[in-house]
Amino acid sequence: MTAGLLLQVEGLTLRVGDATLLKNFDWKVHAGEFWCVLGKNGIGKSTLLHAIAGLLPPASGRIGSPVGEVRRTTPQQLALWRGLQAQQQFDAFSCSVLDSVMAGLHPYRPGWGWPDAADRRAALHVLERLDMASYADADVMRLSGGERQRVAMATLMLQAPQLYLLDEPASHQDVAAQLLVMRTLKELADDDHAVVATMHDINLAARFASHVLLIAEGKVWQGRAADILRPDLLEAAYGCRFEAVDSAGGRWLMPA
Ligand SMILES: Nc1ncnc2c1ncn2[C@@H]1O[C@H](COP(=O)(O)OP(=O)(O)OP(=O)(O)O)[C@@H](O)[C@H]1O
Repeated sequence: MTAGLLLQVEGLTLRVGDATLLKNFDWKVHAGEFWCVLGKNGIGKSTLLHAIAGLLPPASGRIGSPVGEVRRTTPQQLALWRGLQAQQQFDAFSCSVLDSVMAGLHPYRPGWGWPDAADRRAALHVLERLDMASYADADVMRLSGGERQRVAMATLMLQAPQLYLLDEPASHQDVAAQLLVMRTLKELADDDHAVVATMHDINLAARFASHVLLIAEGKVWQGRAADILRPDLLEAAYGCRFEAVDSAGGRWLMPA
């Protein structure tokens, strides 16, 4: 793969049960890009993220990373290349927020061992970036949905993969926290990583994403955000009318 290319998808077809979700799909993601993946419920956004992460074998096609084809890559190589923040977090037992975040360091540790002061500092630093440092000693099982989601993002940031995959990272966030999450994701992309996030908020995508992948039934549009976030394409993907409203703060895309 050429320098800066962090993901190369070729001829990808995904099937779950009897349904074919993507057919013969090609896609390239480079360092520095922030992709938002949009499309209606059940169209296959999470399934695509899981396939790229190596958790779902494709029906056909190839998913390439800088360390080789995903299905031939070891779990540790995969963990250094990509990290996935799932749509929901499940906690089976009590654990402090700080310990939960330090799980992100696992790919860098040869075996089991106790975290040291530098690990704790690094974990606190990512929590600070997401305005969650004051929760470091809290029990993950007692967090609100939005707080737990930001702890999951902090864990992913400590893992520091080249390619960040996030399934609806702003879904449980209040409006101010949405901006914090999106700004932080943009900073990660600007810092030479690549970010791929599924979203339902088209206007957050318009404001922060450099690129958009818009998935519709039997069709996919991809490219620079401003080229894809057009009322006609959104109407084709979501099946409802859209109006573009220009304001001093930029262009808003409103379902009409
Ligand atoms: N294990 C499975 N077996 C059968 N069907 C599945 C399985 N997992 C997912 N599906 C179906 O695949 C389709 C795509 O699901 P996916 O979760 O990828 O959609 P999505 O675009 O992320 O949706 P949402 O916006 O609602 O999160 C859905 O119709 C879902 O019901």
